[in-house]
Amino acid sequence: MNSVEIANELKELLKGENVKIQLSVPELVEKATSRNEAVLTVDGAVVAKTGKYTGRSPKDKFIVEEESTKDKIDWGKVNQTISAEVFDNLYVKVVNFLKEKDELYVFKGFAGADKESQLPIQVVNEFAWHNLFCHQLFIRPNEEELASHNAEFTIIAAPTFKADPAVDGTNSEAFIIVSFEKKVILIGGTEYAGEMKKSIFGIMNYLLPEQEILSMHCSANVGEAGDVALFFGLSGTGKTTLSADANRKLIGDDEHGWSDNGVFNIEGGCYAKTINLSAEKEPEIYNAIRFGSVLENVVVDEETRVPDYDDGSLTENTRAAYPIHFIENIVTPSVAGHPKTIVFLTADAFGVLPPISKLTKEQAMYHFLSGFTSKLAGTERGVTEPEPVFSTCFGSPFLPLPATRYAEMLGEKIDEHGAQVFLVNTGWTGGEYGVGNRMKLSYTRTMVRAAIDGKLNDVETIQDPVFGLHMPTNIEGVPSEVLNPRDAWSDKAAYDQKASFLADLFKENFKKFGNVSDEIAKNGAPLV
Ligand SMILES: Nc1ncnc2c1ncn2[C@@H]1O[C@H](COP(=O)(O)OP(=O)(O)OP(=O)(O)O)[C@@H](O)[C@H]1O
Ligand SMILES: O=C([O-])CC(=O)C(=O)O
Ligand SMILES: [Mn+2]
Repeated sequence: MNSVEIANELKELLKGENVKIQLSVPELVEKATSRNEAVLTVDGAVVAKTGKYTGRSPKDKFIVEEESTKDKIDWGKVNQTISAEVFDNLYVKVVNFLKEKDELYVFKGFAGADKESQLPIQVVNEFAWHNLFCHQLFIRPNEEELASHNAEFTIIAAPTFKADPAVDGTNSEAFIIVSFEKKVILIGGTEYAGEMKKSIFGIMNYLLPEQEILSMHCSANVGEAGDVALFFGLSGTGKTTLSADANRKLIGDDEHGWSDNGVFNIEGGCYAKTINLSAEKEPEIYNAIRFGSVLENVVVDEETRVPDYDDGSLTENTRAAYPIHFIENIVTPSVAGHPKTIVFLTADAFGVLPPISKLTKEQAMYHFLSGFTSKLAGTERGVTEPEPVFSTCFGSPFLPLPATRYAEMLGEKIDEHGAQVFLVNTGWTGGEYGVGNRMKLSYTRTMVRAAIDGKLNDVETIQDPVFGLHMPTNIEGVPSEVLNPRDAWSDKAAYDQKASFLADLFKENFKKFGNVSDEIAKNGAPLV
């Protein structure tokens, strides 16, 4: 099928009497609950269970091999290829499947808060609660924008359609397939809502660099003085948590672009982890969970409908989705100037990286390309305890282009705007996972605030002998034995051994970037 035929099929589908376009939040809440897709919590949020798939499913993600994009995409385990034939067959099946549903829900909106590069998108949902999720997570149009809306990309999400890998050519019953030429993202077999938001991020990671705009897996906020901070990090490292700060305006919690105008949010909402959420530690997020918010796999008391955020029995990856204006302190629209401070977040389950260190230019590039963290349980299928991972640019699952493309752009922008980069370990301290503890959130917040406020610009640092990282010796409000990870371990020999083990992992991993500049490879790498 060619693009016109694909578009015509979609037009036919959207003409159906079963199609409900741009329902309001209350309408979608009513639909979701009356159709038994979800229940209400005592706070008025809806909570849905997603069954078998409670996290993203990277092995089921594909990009259609097409003439216009095939030489640009970094094919491999992340960007798995699939043929146009497989896509077309599944597309027809899914469209026919959806035609038979008594109701379908369509959301029209945008990706990208900067009008110059904004992408009009639409989502066709089988589930009302999925449509509510998209309504809250993507950028909502005003009346005028809606009237002239012309979607350039369409997500079709049919969670109860199960593929048969033997017949359909997928990896499993679930599939997330992008066709850049047909401008369709086809999702089936999984109910996890995060796939929808992250597949739009995936295409923006292709489309923005084509316009010389850097796309980033990071959160962002801005102070009263206009000082912008970015927080890069893989899933669960603290982007959402640390960017929600009563003293600073939130720009966004997960996906941003950086153009010559400054930074902008790609989304219109946030997607917070809720495991062990408390009003004391994370008040902004806790208070954002109310009527209009969507909870996934959070256990609620059957009668009282009080959520139990400590209950991880359905998954550790429990989530809350809410529109950005549910956070009190935000910038509207979600755009700001050029970053002054950039934080790389890592949740090191070995407990050997310093809780905060200042990076040289080469170290910044080295750590950006390395993208080290420990994957925490839940966000991806099959991960049940922390697992070291190198995810280039802190977001490799979402990057269709070679990592060096994004890294070069970041390097240029850091130079041009003179941003200072810090590496922050939000993971373990005093021993590895199982022995030590997760870094106290209040300490991390204090360290990050000190960095953003410029208090670490001229502070005394010592260089750690293994990774070569420059660690401040003193930060007000943080015990100094916490600042040097070796001091926090009672067994120094065990620390030394783990640190050199991790340094070796870094060096081994970096070999894959054979062609990056000697300077980065030499001056950014661990010392031993
Ligand atoms: N020291 C710490 N710093 C940051 N977060 C911490 C810390 N200790 C515990 N946490 C917890 O770690 C989790 C961080 O999750 P968060 O939602 O911020 O991840 P994220 O980086 O936004 O991930 P994703 O890209 O998957 O949305 C939260 O549940 C937070 O409470
Ligand atoms: O995509 C998800 O499911 C959640 C998320 O933000 C990430 O994993 O980076
Ligand atoms: Mn994310």
